[in-house]
Amino acid sequence: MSDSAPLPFRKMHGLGNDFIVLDGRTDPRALALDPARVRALADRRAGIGCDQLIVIAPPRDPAAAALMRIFNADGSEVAACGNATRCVAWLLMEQNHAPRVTIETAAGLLRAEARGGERVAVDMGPARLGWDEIPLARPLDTLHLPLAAGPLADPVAVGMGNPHAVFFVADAEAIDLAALGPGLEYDPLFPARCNIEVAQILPAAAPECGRIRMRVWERGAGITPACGTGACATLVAAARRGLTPRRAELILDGGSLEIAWGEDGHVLMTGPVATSFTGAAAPALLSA
Ligand SMILES: N[C@H](CCC[C@H](N)C(=O)O)C(=O)O
Repeated sequence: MSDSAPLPFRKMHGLGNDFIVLDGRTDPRALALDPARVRALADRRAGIGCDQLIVIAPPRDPAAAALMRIFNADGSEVAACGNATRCVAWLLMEQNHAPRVTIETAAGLLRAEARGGERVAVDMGPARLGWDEIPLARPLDTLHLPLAAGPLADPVAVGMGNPHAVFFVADAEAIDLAALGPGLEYDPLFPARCNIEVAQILPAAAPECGRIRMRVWERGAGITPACGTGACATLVAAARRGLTPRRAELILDGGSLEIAWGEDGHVLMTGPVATSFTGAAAPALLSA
């Protein structure tokens, strides 16, 4: 692919959490994006616009169909993105005419299965509960962090390959995430910054399945309509606190995800995927 050719992309989303998906297996330019170029492509005015930019690359692990690299809109590369994992899994299963696929990420191998009707289930791997796995800046009880901001206090820290702090509140809609998110994301307690969730326990749908309303301030992206790893972290936090069973419907701004925390410690996430459009980025965007 010549450097002067437009860069093909697919725009996808999971419950409105949107992604530019590039395929580095067909266009090596996608394998060489630096933070400035990611920011230029992610820019919703001068670029294409997205919460995260996803690059599909040849796998390093022979057990995987592809390697998925994840970049936040601020250009930071991170190890996990639940909504994008469903989208990339759907794409690979379509391309391979297969009902399941394994995707390699910096957080490990993730196994996905088609659930019909453009829904995908992903084993997001084990919830990380140790302070150093989140990571936190010092040894702490991850079930009760000594952290507060405005009406928020006493979060639970959970790692899903990326860091999450989950605050339980009486009314999730009443929390001013735009005001509180940045300070919490950059709190010194989080050496790698943190994704911030506010969660409200709702009346359960059934004794074995809870319902949680969750909103999110994402590390490197701000408020997004949904966060798959955040939904996983929130369910684990609620179950650890005894607020819900180990399975729940997570109700996000953009819609619902089904999350279950298995006895093996792995978290299973099931939800929709969608393609908005395909296009080609002007070469100028690659030389931002
Ligand atoms: N902002 C996250 C990455 C994207 C996570 C989210 N979009 C998801 O669906 O899990 C982080 O910096 O760890």
